[in-house]
Amino acid sequence: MEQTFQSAYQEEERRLNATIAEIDRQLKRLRAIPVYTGHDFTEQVLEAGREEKRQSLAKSLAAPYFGRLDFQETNDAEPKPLYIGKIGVDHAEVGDQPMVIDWRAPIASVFYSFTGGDEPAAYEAPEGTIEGLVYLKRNLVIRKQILERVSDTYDRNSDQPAVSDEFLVYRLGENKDNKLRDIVSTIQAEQDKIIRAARNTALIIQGVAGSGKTTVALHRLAYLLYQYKEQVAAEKMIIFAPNLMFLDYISDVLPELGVGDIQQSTFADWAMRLLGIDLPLADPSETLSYWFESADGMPEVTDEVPGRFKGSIRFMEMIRACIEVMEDASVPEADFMPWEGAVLSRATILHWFNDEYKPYPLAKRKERVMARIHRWVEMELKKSPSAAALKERKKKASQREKSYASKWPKYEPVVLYKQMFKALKLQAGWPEELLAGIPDGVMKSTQKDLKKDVLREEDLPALLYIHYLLNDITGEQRFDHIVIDEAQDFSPFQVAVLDLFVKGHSFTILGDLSQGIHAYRGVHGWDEMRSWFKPEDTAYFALTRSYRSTMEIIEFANRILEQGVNSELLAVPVFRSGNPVRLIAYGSGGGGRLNDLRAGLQKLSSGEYRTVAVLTRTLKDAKELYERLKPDLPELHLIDGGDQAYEGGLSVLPVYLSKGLEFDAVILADADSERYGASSWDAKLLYVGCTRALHELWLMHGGPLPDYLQNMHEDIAVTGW
Ligand SMILES: Nc1ncnc2c1ncn2[C@@H]1O[C@H](COP(=O)(O)OP(=O)(O)OP(=O)(O)O)[C@@H](O)[C@H]1O
Repeated sequence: MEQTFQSAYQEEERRLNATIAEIDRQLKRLRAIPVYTGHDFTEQVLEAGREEKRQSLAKSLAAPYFGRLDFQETNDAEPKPLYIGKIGVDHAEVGDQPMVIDWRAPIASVFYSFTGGDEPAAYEAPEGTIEGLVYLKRNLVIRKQILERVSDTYDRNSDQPAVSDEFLVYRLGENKDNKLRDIVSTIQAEQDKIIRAARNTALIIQGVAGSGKTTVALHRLAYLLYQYKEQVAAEKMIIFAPNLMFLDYISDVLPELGVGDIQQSTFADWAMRLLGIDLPLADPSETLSYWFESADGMPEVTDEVPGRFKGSIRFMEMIRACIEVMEDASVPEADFMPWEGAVLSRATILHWFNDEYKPYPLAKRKERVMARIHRWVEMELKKSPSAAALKERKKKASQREKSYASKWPKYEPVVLYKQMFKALKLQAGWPEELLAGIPDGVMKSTQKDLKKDVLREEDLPALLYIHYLLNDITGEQRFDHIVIDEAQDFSPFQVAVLDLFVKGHSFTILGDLSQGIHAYRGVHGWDEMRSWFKPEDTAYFALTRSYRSTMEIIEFANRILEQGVNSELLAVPVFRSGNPVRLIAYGSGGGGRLNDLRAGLQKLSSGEYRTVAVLTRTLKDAKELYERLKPDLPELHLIDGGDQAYEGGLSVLPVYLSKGLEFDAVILADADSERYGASSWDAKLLYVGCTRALHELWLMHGGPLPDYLQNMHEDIAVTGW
């Protein structure tokens, strides 16, 4: 029979109190054991285990679990209630089933994957597939040991047993602060599949805006660390994200999930560290303003523009071919003669280089051969007839060794790269004909940069690849897993290079083609990346449900995709309704542009919303608005792409810097057809901007709106304040 809410609450409160009392007992017992500080290794290991347990119990104490699943395995007589928490807690009695099951444990997957129906649910345990019936799926909100909410998402004994979104909608309705949060209590089945996918696979995930890509990737890392404890280590996992502010924005999720030490970096910072290059990269704002701010709209993007060409597998193959030819031409043409009469034949040197030191990477092989030559010289010197001859020969040999070494190619990535673009004189053996495939424009602009020692982010995959070909990398240097967020802005070459730095193609690659506003360097379709991997090493998932925004905002954004981008990757909203989107012409509030924007910001931030942003078309616009609004809105922040943390509150920033972030309310400033033209790229920018809003979206404009924003149904959008 269906339980009344009252009795369910009381039952859960009793169970919570008993759990807290038991955790408290275990914690007290552990704290009573004196901390071991001696040198005995076994004792040290035991102490480390106890300390880990103390910390996890202390963490569990405030909110031991968030969910309950009543599950009856096929051969059991009745369902067992299982409580699921962020951290598992064992019973004091060995052999009993855990008091709290870790959300990452196999059986907990049923809590997430069960989507209703009479069919048995199943999960994969080490002993095989286990089937059973779900009787109850219950969400519990516990804060500081107080049970605040009991919400049944599924109850087989109710009149209408169907999985409901009520608890999810409640969670999504909450206002956000300046950090992304974990979603362990409401992970959806489609997300759970990705989180629990096998480790040695390059997962490529196309997810609409707000579908939880970033969040899912972070939960996947926590899952991999739990499931493959023996094979993966946190410090050997890395997340690549677009900028430092974004990394700060996501920085709370992993600690909340009890995971620390995972590396987080932008691709450029990581690459520069690895290459040991100290020069600053060219300021990306120059590239950005070329593409985003040119007066006639975005220049045409072809495969021959520098970002696309230098990110292509075509370029990667060209580099490999060059290095292979260089390898064959490494050993200088002539015999080595340290002094007249002493000859080390080229054939011997070739034998050392091509056979004896073959297993070493190229740069190392050159080093080994030169060291061997030096040893040969020392042996020869011993045969000198007199002290004077010895002195004379030593001097000559030293000079000739130097001169001989200089005839070898220089195995340094930046030198070889400069030679590729003819910014340095080509050395002997350079396969110049292979360079004919570099488009003229790319050759000219890169040569100009390199002559001035200017490197750009788009040069980094090539430099890393050359570094790899010259030096190889050891297993130790390889990552256990790589996450690439906002992967639509990555190039195939970047992914291919990263594949050399990770074990077993273990990737989580997430992005949204509809948000591909950096099309001049990013991929235009996922096949460009997928085709790098063998079919059996890769898997593709699509996330279509969007959790961030209200239905009105999503339907509005979908309209932009359909009519402005011509995309079919539409988002499916969760049934969460809010205010219609507002289309507000400047002046209709009684003031001009500035007054209306100021009034809008004040209005939106005066209620419950904690994060409100004004998004502009360009950085210049954002700076201008910031200067003019700041006197009346001292709490306003300007986000300009520098190394700042995201503070929450009121912000003004260009759309392209808002990617990945979200705000309770968004005002899109100057949303008129003059600022956002008819091109699909302009529409993508608007799509990104609109999908940053959780609860409220206003578009303010001076002139007419772009066509794809007009004639919205009034359930979705209304005009005026
Ligand atoms: N299962 C879920 N339960 C509750 N909230 C969720 C769930 N999935 C996603 N969210 C919320 O939806 C919002 C969007 O998530 P996230 O930023 O990870 O999406 P995204 O796909 O990376 O978005 P975008 O591509 O637009 O940057 C976040 O506030 C996140 O907490």
